[in-house]
Amino acid sequence: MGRKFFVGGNWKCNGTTEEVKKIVKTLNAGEVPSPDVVEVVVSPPFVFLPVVKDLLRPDFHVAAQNCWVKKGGAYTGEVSAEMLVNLGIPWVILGHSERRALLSESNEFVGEKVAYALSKGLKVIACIGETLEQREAGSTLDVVAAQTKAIAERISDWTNVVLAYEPVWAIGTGKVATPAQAQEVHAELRKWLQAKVSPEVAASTRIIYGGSVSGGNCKELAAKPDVDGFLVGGASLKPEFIDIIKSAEVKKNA
Ligand SMILES: O=C(CO)COP(=O)(O)O
Repeated sequence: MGRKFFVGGNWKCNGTTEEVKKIVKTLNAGEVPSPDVVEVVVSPPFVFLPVVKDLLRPDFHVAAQNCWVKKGGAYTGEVSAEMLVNLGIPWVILGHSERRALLSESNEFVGEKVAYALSKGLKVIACIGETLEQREAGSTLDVVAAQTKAIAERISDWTNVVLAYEPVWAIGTGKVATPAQAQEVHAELRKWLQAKVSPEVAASTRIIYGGSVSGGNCKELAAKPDVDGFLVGGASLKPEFIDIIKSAEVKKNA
C-alpha cells in the first residue's frame, strides 16, 4: 500500500506568459502538506514548460500534456519524449480524453505512447474514462478496462504510472462524479489490475479522479478509499488548486 496522494493540475491550452507566471506565484506562496504526504505536478502547455520549471517551487513538479509515440524525427508539430527528458521534465500526461476524441487517439496508440515514454524514463499520467453515452449504455467498466488493457499489454513496470480516471461527461462540465461513482470505478479498476496484472501493482498504483474537481468537492472525493488524488483542469488555474492539494490531509487522517 502506501500510495502517496497525487494532485495534478492540467492547464490544457490556456495562458499567456504573464498569466502563467501569476499562477506559479500563487502556487509558490501556497501552504500545502509536505511532499511526504502529497505529490504535486502541474502541466502547462509545451511552450511554457521551461519558464514554469524555472520558477516553480522545488517540491512541485511539471508534466507535459502529450508527447510523440516514438523517437523524434520527421513529425512536424510533435514533441518527443527525448526532448522532455532533455529539458528535465519528469512527467507527461498521455491519453487525455480531449486528445482521444478530437485527435482520434486510439487505445492502442495511447498504449504505445505510454510504453515509449516510460522506456525513456518519463513518469506517466495515463488517462482513461467513458463518455456519457457509454455510461448510459452500462458499458463504463468495459470501456475503462479496454483502455487500461491497451496500456497493460505494452508495459511491464507500473512504478512510474498514475492512472487517471476521468469520465468524459464530468470534464469541464461542472458535473462531478459523486464520490460513490468515482469509488466504484476506481475499485473496479483496482480489481482489474489485481486480476490482469498483479496484486502488487493493484495495491501500489495510484488511481486518481478527474472531472470538475473543485475546492468544494475535493474532500468528499478524497475520503474514498480508492481515490488516490486528482487530475484537475479548470480549478488548477485558480488559487483553489491549493485547497485541492490540501485535501491530501483527509487521507492522512483517515
Ligand atoms: O480534464 C480534466 C483534467 O485532465 C478535468 O478538467 P476539469 O477539472 O476542468 O473538469
